[in-house]
Amino acid sequence: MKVLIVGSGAMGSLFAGKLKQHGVDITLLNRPNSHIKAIQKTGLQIVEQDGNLATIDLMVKTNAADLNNDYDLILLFVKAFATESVLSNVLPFLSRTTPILTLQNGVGNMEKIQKLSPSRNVVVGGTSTGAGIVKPGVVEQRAWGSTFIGSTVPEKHKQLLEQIASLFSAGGIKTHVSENVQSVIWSKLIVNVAYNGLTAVTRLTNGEAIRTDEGKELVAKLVTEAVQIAERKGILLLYDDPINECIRLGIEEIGKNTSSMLTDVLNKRKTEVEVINGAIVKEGKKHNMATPYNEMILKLVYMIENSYEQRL
Ligand SMILES: NC(=O)C1=CN([C@@H]2O[C@H](COP(=O)(O)OP(=O)(O)OC[C@H]3O[C@@H](n4cnc5c(N)ncnc54)[C@H](OP(=O)(O)O)[C@@H]3O)[C@@H](O)[C@H]2O)C=CC1
Ligand SMILES: CC(C)(CO)C(=O)C(=O)O
Repeated sequence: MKVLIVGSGAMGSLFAGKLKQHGVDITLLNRPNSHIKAIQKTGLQIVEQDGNLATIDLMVKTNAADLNNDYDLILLFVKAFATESVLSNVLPFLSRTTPILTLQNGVGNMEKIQKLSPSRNVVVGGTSTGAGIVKPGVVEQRAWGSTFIGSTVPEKHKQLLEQIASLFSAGGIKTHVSENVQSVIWSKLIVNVAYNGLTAVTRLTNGEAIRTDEGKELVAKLVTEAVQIAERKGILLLYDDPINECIRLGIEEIGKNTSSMLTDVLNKRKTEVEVINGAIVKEGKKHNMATPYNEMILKLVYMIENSYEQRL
């Protein structure tokens, strides 16, 4: 399978490196930056769970016009707010039949892609594998949770979904196919609702955020609001006890991670809070349900995003 990864930050690089190590033909695409330059010069380095470093040579492009037109899959790993601008530059250079897989966090990713390219096959996933860029060219895997993928037309995409799941699983990214795409999206959303905003505000790793009773209590409140909305929308989650599942993940699988939202805050960047905690607040308003904890996190993260230069 030939895979083009659009967005070569922490996650794009990690997936590229792991898949390439298992023989997948990978091309990375990103606008030029110091991380990309370092990968082009000396290869990508992945810091493994045991601290060992693996170096992987990768094909990296910074201009969509230089891409080949024969990819079997496009994997999208830009931030949710960048989807439209990035894809509208890239898609004109690619075949209209190449499917896209988004593993971006938040809600609305599938809809944005479908709007830009209505005839294309789009599949969606949520991953609790996580990573951070340590320095240009070096990515550290810091979360080892599962990846779930699905489609609005699961029968039509059965073969594609199974092919992706077996390719990723062989590359060390445990991936499962779900029949219900909304379950996939909301089950992952709830994990992000639990950790991303809370850690962006407190500047703690996921594991540290739930070390205290106060942290666990806030996770429970944030998750409860999201679960009530999922129930109102008739969305079945992939786990029976969402609060315990989020705490379990924080202890066993994603505790070491600096959440992607905290990373954005540390880098003084725009965050995805609007499509994570903001999605709960928006849905709450629609269904006349109060979401005070998510609303508080949303406003705090907006305050942080809008005052990077004023911080003491
Ligand atoms: N990090 C994690 O642990 C996890 C992240 N995710 C999700 O995966 C997705 C990617 O996250 P992650 O890899 O951490 O993010 P990064 O910020 O590390 O990577 C995003 C990449 O997109 C590039 N990019 C290209 N064009 C644009 C543009 N117009 N605006 C913004 N970025 C652009 C960025 O380039 P440049 O740096 O030059 O801006 C960067 O290389 C997100 O949706 C995130 O929520 C999901 C699970 C875990
Ligand atoms: C890995 C996980 C679930 C939590 O860190 C995540 O999705 C993120 O950081 O955005």
